[in-house]
Amino acid sequence: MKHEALEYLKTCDSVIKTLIKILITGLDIPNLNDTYESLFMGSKRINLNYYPVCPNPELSIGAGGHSDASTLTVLLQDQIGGLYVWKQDSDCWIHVPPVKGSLTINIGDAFQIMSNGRYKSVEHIVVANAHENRISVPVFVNPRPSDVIGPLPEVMDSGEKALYKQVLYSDYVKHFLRKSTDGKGTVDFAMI
Ligand SMILES: O=C(O)CCC(=O)C(=O)O
Ligand SMILES: [Fe+2]
Repeated sequence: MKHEALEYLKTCDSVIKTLIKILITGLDIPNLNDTYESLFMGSKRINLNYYPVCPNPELSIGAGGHSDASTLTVLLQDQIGGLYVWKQDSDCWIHVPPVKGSLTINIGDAFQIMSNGRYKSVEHIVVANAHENRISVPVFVNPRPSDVIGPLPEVMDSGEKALYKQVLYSDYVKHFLRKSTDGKGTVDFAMI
């Protein structure tokens, strides 16, 4: 299993790099140099989530409302479904239907902070299923624990006001793990 997980992580790398390259062009960063490659994707974690069948899903939560602490999350889900994302402008949860052969990409808190809020991490929940077990495999793409993250200089060049301060990523994660089912409140930790 360890071998498969590591192989999968390796396979994800080119997808992750392509996504980050595209996303940073929206931040006026023309290319992904080594420093930024390390900052955006210097560490990765793979989780194997198992949600057992639950006879009364309305009485339980698969995963409480949260955003991810990552820059990006690359999520592989099976065919069961149950992941919902919060759509801010219409104030409702939207189901992310499993599509065979596809990956779901979530923006995480670190990207929100580094982009000074231009990209927003997405709040999501997982609802248990009454009939079937569910499996999902997220890959969390993160800065390194020793990285200091904050709004990037290229973003601030436009003269906008910094919404977030510089924080040590490991401090952010520590705070995040203490409060991670608190909806999207975790990102406030880095707010000015
Ligand atoms: O199981 C899912 O679809 C999402 C899992 C998740 O949000 C997480 O592990 O952070
Ligand atoms: Fe998540």
